[in-house]
Amino acid sequence: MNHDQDYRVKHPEVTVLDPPYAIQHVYNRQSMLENVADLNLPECHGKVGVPKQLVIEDLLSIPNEVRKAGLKLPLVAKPLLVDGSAKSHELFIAYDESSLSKLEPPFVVQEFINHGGVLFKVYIIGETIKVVRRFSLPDVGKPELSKVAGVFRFPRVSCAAASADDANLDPAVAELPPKPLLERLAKELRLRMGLQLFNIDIIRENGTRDLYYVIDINYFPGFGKMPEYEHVFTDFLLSLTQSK
Ligand SMILES: Nc1ncnc2c1ncn2[C@@H]1O[C@H](COP(=O)(O)OP(=O)(O)OP(=O)(O)O)[C@@H](O)[C@H]1O
Ligand SMILES: [Mg+2]
Repeated sequence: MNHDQDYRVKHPEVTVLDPPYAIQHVYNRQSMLENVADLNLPECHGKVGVPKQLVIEDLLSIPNEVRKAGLKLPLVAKPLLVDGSAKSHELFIAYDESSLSKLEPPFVVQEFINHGGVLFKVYIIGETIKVVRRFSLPDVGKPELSKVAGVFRFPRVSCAAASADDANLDPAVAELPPKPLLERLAKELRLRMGLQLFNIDIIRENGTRDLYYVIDINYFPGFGKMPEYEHVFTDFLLSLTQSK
């Protein structure tokens, strides 16, 4: 019996919403995306995947491992572990493989996916989902790629990112992912991860209509930015007391 089960047996009067071992799973950027990678959803209004990625545990394996894994430039590097600190949310963009050796392992390297500078944040509270648009990193063009070298640091991108809901955007970039696709994805992830309160950052590859990538999953995010969260959250809590 693990800790969680042990606790539940000893305290049957307590509702454990999301078990700690399941939450732990999203504090690691490798295991966080594994559930998405394993999903294999039937194509329903689009395809959902994760960027090709690799964990770097020691600098010796760079740049060979990166080349061997066939990752296309530019690359995004993020600290492997997310612990809420500002440092664990630093992000780096590398324009060549060897610059990655300037970073501090362990980190994950993934392909940078051009997505028109707009990201979709999907908030999940039990069975309810809401999606909002946020500004994100701009696309990296081919000419830039051939001219620029090195690695660039971006401290906590998401804090600087404004809401893109009222912005004047290219409709092809702004269009929200189809509801059925998000509902399907959210439901599968909820069941697989065993969590009820989280959000997903999802991007659509620019120039495609229906190629989606999940790049980040956060446990208990700032729900203040979720539209109508007050109602959704109270309804969710009430439904728990009823089901008990
Ligand atoms: N593979 C990628 N391709 C393109 N852009 C990316 C990619 N990964 C991350 N980004 C950009 O970097 C931002 C931060 O990445 P990510 O959400 O993974 O980091 P984080 O530190 O966990 O952020 P958060 O503050 O949301 O927890 C994203 O919102 C997006 O703008
Ligand atoms: Mg994020």
